Amino acid sequence: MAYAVGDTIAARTVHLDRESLVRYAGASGDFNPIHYRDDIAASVGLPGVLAHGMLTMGIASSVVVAALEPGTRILDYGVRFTKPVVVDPVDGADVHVLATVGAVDGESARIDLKVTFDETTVLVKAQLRVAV
Ligand SMILES: CC(=O)OP(=O)(O)O
Repeated sequence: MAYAVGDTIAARTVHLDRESLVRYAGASGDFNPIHYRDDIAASVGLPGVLAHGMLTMGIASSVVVAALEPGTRILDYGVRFTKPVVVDPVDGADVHVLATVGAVDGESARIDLKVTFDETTVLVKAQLRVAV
């Protein structure tokens, strides 16, 4: 796969609902109730039930991986969490992921991820590096 700076690798919206969070809790073992109980989330001052940070991070990388050639080696992946994804009990939450090529050298390409929810960036410095 050829990478050129500025190319869009993937753009996708992933919908989360409370079932997504319960399933992720089971898969990850993170049963912190702020991820599925509104009363507990409110009692600790949160604006609502939050998606697990690692779920958001995983969603973002999975959007990129799905667009890469099979067998592409991922060299590293990192993000900084800035805002939570609040999952409404009725409407859920839409997480938008836009992945573009940020830099290319002889050995790797850096893919920059813009990850937003409710028009707010939820991950910054979200970068995934792949072998070229
Ligand atoms: C947002 C949040 O609290 O995520 P985690 O429990 O994964 O740290």
